[in-house]
Amino acid sequence: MSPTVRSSPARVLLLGFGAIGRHVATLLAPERDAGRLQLRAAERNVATHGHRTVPGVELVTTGQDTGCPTWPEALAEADLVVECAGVDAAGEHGPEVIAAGIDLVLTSVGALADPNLARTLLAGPGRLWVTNGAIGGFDALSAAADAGGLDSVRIRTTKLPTSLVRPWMAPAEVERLHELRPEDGPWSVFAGGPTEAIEQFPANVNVAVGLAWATRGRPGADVGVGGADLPEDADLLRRSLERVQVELVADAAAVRSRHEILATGPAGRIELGFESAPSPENPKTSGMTALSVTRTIREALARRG
Ligand SMILES: NC(=O)C1=CN([C@@H]2O[C@H](COP(=O)(O)OP(=O)(O)OC[C@H]3O[C@@H](n4cnc5c(N)ncnc54)[C@H](O)[C@@H]3O)[C@@H](O)[C@H]2O)C=CC1
Ligand SMILES: O=C([O-])CC(=O)C(=O)O
Repeated sequence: MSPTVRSSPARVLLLGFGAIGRHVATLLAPERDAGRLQLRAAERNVATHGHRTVPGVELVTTGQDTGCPTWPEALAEADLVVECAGVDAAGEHGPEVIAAGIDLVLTSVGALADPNLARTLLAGPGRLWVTNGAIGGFDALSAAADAGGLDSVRIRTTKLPTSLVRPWMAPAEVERLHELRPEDGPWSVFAGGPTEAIEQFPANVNVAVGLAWATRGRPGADVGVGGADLPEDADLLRRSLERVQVELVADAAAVRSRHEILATGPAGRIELGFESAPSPENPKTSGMTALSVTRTIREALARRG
């Protein structure tokens, strides 16, 4: 049988057009210029977002704007949706994408820490694509976890102190984060599990939930081994979230965000470190994330044929 040649461009809809969304739009220029991909991007308030457009990308509203396509209209015409708007937006719009039978690339992987939402997003008929985001090495970590070879999985994320300020913090904590100097050294602001971590720092520790996803352990699932007895992904993830330990550190000397992973067990000892260049659009976000998301988009589109 001859391979299918797709004549019409793939219609990709970004949910969120901030630092990651705009970087992804730039990275997809080869496909866009070749007429193989059409890109739309949804924002809540297109009117105020207008000055941050990217040529060739049509803006869509999830809010009340007039004079541009609405989210339901754009969703009805999309082949692939790419969430890069935040954990709340993933929860608000992700389920309708999956329920419509459209594949969804998830950047705010922290959304999967909510067990009900995880179950909904994994239920189909649309397929969920979980991006690696700012970290990786998941081939080795998943291989070890699939074989039951990991007892302990840890991640330590280090960021500039001001990027960790959150509205719920006491004034003294906010002040300390603002006043931390490089010579003060690192200050641990959180230690615990990914679920609690993402509740408190939804824009900083998606990587921790991504690590739990990668190490959930699914022996033989991809090749059909295990049959009906194989636990579902959502159950495996719930257990994996209990195993991963997270530390979030503020360090005024950390010019680049740093993620250090240590996984140990019968499979051995895996130590990984990531220090990404900052996003060209937002220095608080690792530039690596948009690179990973772009790769996931290309993989999802290639699977469509
Ligand atoms: N998996 C990973 O390694 C990483 C994941 N992330 C996730 O990606 C998200 C986006 O990151 P950035 O682009 O740096 O943030 P950003 O704040 O620059 O951009 C987010 C954009 O989404 C828009 N938005 C929010 N809710 C929306 C809604 N309901 N409808 C339409 N638009 C909406 C905002 O207006 C904003 O323009 C983060 O909040 C985080 O959850 C970020 C970094 C790494
Ligand atoms: O961009 C990064 O370094 C990682 C990040 O914020 C997240 O995982 O939420």
